[in-house]
Amino acid sequence: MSGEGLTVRDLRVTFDGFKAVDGVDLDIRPGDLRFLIGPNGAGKTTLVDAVTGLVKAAGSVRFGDEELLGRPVHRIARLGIGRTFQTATVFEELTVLQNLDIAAGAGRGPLTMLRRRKNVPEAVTKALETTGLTDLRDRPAGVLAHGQKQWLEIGMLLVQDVKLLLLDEPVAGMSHDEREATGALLQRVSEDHTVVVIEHDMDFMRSFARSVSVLHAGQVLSEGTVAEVQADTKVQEVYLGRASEPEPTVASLTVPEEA
Ligand SMILES: Nc1ncnc2c1ncn2[C@@H]1O[C@H](COP(=O)(O)OP(=O)(O)OP(=O)(O)O)[C@@H](O)[C@H]1O
Repeated sequence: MSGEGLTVRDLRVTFDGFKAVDGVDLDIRPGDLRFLIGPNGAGKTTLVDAVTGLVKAAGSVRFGDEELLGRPVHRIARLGIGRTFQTATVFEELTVLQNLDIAAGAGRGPLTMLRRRKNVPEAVTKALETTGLTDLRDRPAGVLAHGQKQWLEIGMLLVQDVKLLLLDEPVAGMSHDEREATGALLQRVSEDHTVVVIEHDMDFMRSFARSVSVLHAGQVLSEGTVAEVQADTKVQEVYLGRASEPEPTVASLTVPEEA
């Protein structure tokens, strides 16, 4: 895929003297499906907050030719950078279609958007198809299953024509089937978008990551393919604290309990 990649150089975020992100470099090429993993407190969410303008940071974050650091949140969003949070933020009283419509905006007034629509914009139809929510378009978002709400939120980014999606633990709390469906969705989305996923679920990461960055104590500990980071003794030490023992199997790489 052509388009903009994300280039992070010497990114630093400090909270009262504590270095939450401490000199991170990342090169995420267009069309990547990059997983950011690492133990609790590694700095993953803070890194995404810095990219999206939610926290002050030093260093450089470039999206294509544009420097993001120092820009307000809405200007960064306008460049085509969208994110989700750990808890889905959809309008529960409104239907799936209305949620997508509002996200798409398209200069319509609130009353027009709340009325049942005859002509659904192409971007909304496409987002319904991509997310598998076409049959649920007239249901209130509040009755959707947990996984479906996350997919709706991804759909709401797609209709805004984002180029880079930053997703914070998109499969947290999902069933096995929902996780599989989400992985397939992310693979579809990454065919023409760049996708960065913060994740704790190692099985999910192994199944769907195209590339992985492991963060630890605010720094990049390891980077590469799933196989490369799993074979990295530094990663094994951080996750298991016993790199000197017999090599752990791929399946035994698990993350510490959530705080
Ligand atoms: N607003 C803040 N003020 C002070 N410290 C913060 C703030 N936000 C995050 N931190 C600290 O920065 C460190 C990194 O936090 P962050 O949430 O980025 O980690 P994470 O890798 O996303 O962890 P998790 O996987 O648990 O979500 C933690 O020690 C956290 O307590």
